[in-house]
Amino acid sequence: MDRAELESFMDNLYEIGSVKFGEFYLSTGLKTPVYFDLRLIVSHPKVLQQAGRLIKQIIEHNKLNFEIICGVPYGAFAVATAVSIQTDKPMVFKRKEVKDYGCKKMVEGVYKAGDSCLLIEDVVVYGTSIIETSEALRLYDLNVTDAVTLLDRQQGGPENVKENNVNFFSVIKASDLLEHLVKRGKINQEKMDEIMDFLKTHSFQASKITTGNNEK
Ligand SMILES: O=c1ccn([C@@H]2O[C@H](COP(=O)(O)O)[C@@H](O)[C@H]2O)c(=O)[nH]1
Repeated sequence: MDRAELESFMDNLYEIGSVKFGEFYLSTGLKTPVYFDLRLIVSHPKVLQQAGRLIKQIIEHNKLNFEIICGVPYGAFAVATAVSIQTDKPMVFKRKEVKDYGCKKMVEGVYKAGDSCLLIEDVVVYGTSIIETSEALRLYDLNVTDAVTLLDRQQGGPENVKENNVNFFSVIKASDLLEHLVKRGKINQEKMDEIMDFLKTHSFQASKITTGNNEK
């Protein structure tokens, strides 16, 4: 990966306020001293383009083969769109629930049974959202083999995702970003150690994450 682009991306994440220290709660109820709010990228087109370029580099470096792209709903839709534009590959999007009016579709966009689909995520904790989305897309006959996330919090996500038959790739890990912030003098080493210790202590690896996502 282009090191200069990667470092500039990490600088930008800090500058736009995507790295938050304090007390936050995850969807699981876990209280965390750090929150990576990569949704803010949507308000910064240059950073969004950069995210698209970095994911394209992961795709090319790992020779990932896919026909369509799908963002994990809903936070990763903008990043998935940036990747679609960068790679000139079509995109679909998956709803969280089907509407009872209009076309009543769960997966919007054009695809055919057997198409291989690359999943895009913004931040991964345990990988549950990637697993849920891949299971749902498989019910619609899409072949989900790979997922790329911008940031891996190193709490067991990669292992959980791989257990569910999806190869996992990340642009950066939490440790890359925190290390970069120490280098830039934005946080001190103790802060980084304290957060990495928290993430390690609160990691979770399941042989199989159960989502209950087995019906169309
Ligand atoms: O720092 C964080 C932590 C979580 N998120 C959001 O949570 C899910 C990922 O959690 P999984 O356990 O991997 O499903 C994803 O939607 C993230 O957007 C976050 O943004 N920042």
